[in-house]
Amino acid sequence: MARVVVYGVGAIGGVVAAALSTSGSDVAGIARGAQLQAIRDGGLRLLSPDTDTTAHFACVGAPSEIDWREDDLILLCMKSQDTLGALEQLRAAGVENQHIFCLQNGVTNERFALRRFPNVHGATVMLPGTFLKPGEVVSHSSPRYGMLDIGQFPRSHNAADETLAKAMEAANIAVFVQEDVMASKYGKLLMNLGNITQAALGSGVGQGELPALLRAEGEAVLDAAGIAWSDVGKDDPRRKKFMQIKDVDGVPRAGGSTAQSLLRGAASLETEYLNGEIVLLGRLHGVPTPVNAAMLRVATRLVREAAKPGQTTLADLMAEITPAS
Ligand SMILES: NC(=O)C1=CN([C@@H]2O[C@H](COP(=O)(O)OP(=O)(O)OC[C@H]3O[C@@H](n4cnc5c(N)ncnc54)[C@H](OP(=O)(O)O)[C@@H]3O)[C@@H](O)[C@H]2O)C=CC1
Ligand SMILES: CC(C)(CO)C(=O)C(=O)O
Repeated sequence: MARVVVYGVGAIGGVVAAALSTSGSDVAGIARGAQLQAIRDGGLRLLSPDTDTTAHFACVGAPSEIDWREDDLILLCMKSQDTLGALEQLRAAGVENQHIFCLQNGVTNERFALRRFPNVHGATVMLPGTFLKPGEVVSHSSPRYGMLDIGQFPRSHNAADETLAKAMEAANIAVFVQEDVMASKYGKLLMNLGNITQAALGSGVGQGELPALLRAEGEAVLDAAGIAWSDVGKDDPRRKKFMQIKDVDGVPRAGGSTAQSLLRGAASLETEYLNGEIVLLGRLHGVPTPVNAAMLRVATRLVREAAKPGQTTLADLMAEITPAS
């Protein structure tokens, strides 16, 4: 069985690494900071509505510390703004033909990777992961930890997808190998346009007409660009079977991945690759995107002011929207 190298052991990478490791896969993690230290000291605790387990797997601080094998499967699990740096480190460490899977939101990571490596796969991540405390990750999903659509980039699928799917299935993560994984990832992108508004306003706070405005711009640019997308949202029947959101004792869901970045005081947000993708496509195809452009400015401000979720009001967000995009 191929080794799985999880690059970026945060919410998603952490749940995946711990689940794979406890189900018997050979796993190596690449982490940094307090998370690396905590995993080395005591393993990684994985909590879910149904489980509480601690996984012990090899974890290093950089790709150069790994003795690479030809059949390693590499999972990119960092935020999109960290992908380029990570790819450079992989290249410097001698990675060449290994299969690289982008378990990331947004649609840019695959292109970044394919510029440098020949075997790239997309993965749509439907997994409510939380990472707020070094040494501990949480999935609020039951009965599976989450679901993935995977496939080769730009399309098709091959034996590497099947190998990863088998390992993930054994690790209680549902996997669907797709012919056109990017259609699923564009559908997920439309959902992620609300990451920044939730991060600003706080989880569970009313967002008025903002979600509909953001999504309408998103759908309009995808339409103008001729990009196909499939709906992986709340009505996706797979969610009911595999991914019901439930409570985890003592760990409230802290909001989505962008909100968690703010809570952890991160120096950057992924917004440029989410709402920013829509703004870019709008500019390329002549579709105004003033609402998504406004949320990009909001993201910059939240980082500059080290704001926490809930410190911004809906009126603040609406005031940011100007007719020009
Ligand atoms: N969390 C969720 O529920 C979901 C997230 N996603 C997507 O999954 C992807 C990962 O998100 P998420 O897991 O939340 O992100 P996190 O920020 O929780 O985890 C990413 C981890 O990667 C680390 N990292 C980044 N660059 C490097 C590097 N060069 N070397 C070592 N470690 C590195 C980060 O360290 P540091 O903290 O120091 O930056 C962090 O620990 C994103 O694209 C996100 O949008 C998709 C669906 C749901
Ligand atoms: C859809 C959502 C918000 C689910 O967690 C997500 O993809 C994220 O957190 O980035």
